[in-house]
Amino acid sequence: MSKNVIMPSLFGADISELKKEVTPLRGLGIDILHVDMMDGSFVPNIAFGPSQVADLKRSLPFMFDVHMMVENPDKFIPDLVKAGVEFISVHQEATPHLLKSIQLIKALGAKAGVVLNPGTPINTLEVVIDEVDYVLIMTVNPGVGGQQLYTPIYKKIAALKKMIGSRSVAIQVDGGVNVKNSRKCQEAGANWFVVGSFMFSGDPQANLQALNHSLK
Ligand SMILES: O=C(CO)[C@@H](O)[C@H](O)COP(=O)(O)O
Repeated sequence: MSKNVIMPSLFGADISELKKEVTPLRGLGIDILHVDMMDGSFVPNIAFGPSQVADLKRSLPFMFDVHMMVENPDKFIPDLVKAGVEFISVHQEATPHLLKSIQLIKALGAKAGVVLNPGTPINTLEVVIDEVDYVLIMTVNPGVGGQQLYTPIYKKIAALKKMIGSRSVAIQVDGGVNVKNSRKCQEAGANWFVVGSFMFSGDPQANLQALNHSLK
């Protein structure tokens, strides 16, 4: 899983223009869209419940990566898989039975990720690292788009890379990722890049091109 993958985050797009903003990216190497589920409790915002995800999945020709910023995510996981979602990540901080949730995602046939908030140390992953397909390192506090990436996070990404070693586990970053810091994230060890406000401010196609150039 060493290939660079850029995933536009729908939370950063203009929902009323979604199809128009997002569909052209399909021809430019974007295969996966990042979709945020927010419950207004674990995070301060509310976004994209399972039925909206299902509607979006029907109308947008991409794979979906759903980032579940919700407490007790298990009750929504079967609906997401039924909607055709290919990648699902749950927060270590919001998931009381983390191993069980990972096993549920995988048993239903999706790829499983664990998400860590910026303030959560990576040693909480030691027990489950052999079970996951990817780890999402939040580079901002979750729930709000348009924030600045927290630069001390590079060290944490590098430490995770070391922990992963030769395992086939991707490192995803999300929050404030843009053309100025994507290379630093990559040098630290990230290979999946979620991009919200940078991608959708101005011309998404030009922004994508700039991001691709910034990565090795
Ligand atoms: O998970 C989140 C926010 O918590 C996101 O996926 C945002 O959509 C990222 O947006 P930017 O930080 O890139 O604006």
